[in-house]
Amino acid sequence: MKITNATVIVTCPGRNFVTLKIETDEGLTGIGDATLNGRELSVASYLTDHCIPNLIGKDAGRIEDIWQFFYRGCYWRRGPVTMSAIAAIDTALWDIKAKAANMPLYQLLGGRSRDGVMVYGHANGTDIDDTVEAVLKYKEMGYRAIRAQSGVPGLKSTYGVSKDTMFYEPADAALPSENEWDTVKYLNHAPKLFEKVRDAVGPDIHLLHDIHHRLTPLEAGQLGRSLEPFKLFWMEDPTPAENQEALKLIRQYTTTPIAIGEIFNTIWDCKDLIQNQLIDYIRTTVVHAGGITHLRRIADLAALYQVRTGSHGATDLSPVCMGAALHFDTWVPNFGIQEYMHHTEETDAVFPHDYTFKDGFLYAGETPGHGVTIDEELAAKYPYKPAQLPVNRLTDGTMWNW
Ligand SMILES: O=C(O)[C@@H](O)[C@@H](O)[C@H](O)[C@H](O)CO
Ligand SMILES: [Mg+2]
Repeated sequence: MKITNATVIVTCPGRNFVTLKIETDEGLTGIGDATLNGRELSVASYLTDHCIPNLIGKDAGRIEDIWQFFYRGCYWRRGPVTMSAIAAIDTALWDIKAKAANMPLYQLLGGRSRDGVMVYGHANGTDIDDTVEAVLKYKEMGYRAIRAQSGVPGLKSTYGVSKDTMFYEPADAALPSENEWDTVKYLNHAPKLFEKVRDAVGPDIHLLHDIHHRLTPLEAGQLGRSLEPFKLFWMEDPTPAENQEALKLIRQYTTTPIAIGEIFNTIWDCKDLIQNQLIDYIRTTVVHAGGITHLRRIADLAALYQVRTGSHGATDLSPVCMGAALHFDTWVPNFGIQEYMHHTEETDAVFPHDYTFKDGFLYAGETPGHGVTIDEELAAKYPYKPAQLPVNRLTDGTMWNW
């Protein structure tokens, strides 16, 4: 089965998405998500100008060989743009192969390891009471796992708090909006938030929290220890993970589980954290970590060290990524949890899909492939709209981690 054509579709149904569509001489097509929030056009160009000319004429069934061609062949290996482009190609080819085999993708990966995929939602609020109310709303919706993020008293903005409690889109302006940060205020506030949230939801709901790269290792150790009474499912991105040694310091101070990896894009980024058991969940995703082919390798390495998957699933990862991720999550033996932020109705209309949500679990469909398509006519009605992620400064103006 030869690849006869490949096109990049950029659409903006409320936010920008980049989708690669691959066509074959047997009439089968496949799609893959290539969205990199705030840098969408870089991946679109990488695919159009550097990958697609190399795809035409290749055997669509040679998924591994094509992955190796684009990984080794680009010379400048790794990085979010390269690996998101490779991910889109890989996902589209797995979609085609599953369609050719006339089976849902999870069957091709090795069959079900579970019926449903436990997901967590994003509850957020401007203050503690607001956030508790949002968490209870998610509990009523049937979620078993809920992430809680709230405004910090004294700070006019912070990560994870949106105007709309159901949807969260951080890329809110053509040029970066500025958030502000004060670690002392945050460290005083976070334990009070989780004391109230845990008290409100009871002991059986999994609670998660995203620190979003903002603490030093020692501060992260302090925070983890202060949250231990509230038994979090995980604290996420406690400190920038370029310095992976730093996690050893955090581990000395706290048993609060740690999740890292949504900004990682190859197994090389994850290796030391996994092998030294410095994390409990690896957050790598289909769209940013080289697709299904590479994510399987990361999950298999993690399984050796009892590290479980906890893939990123924010709204800036398209339903195409979510669909492929669900088939992966349905198969992967060391599954932990899947992030799931509802897309808007506008987005869902552009990306019809067969996955369903019920009582805190997502269920991959039985359609051959990953079960997601793109309505190209509708997609064309939403032209690209420049948008970038915010930046973050300490209250004295120092540039900080967003
Ligand atoms: O865990 C998460 O969902 C966050 O870290 C994301 O919302 C992240 O900020 C965005 O995906 C960035 O585009
Ligand atoms: Mg995160």
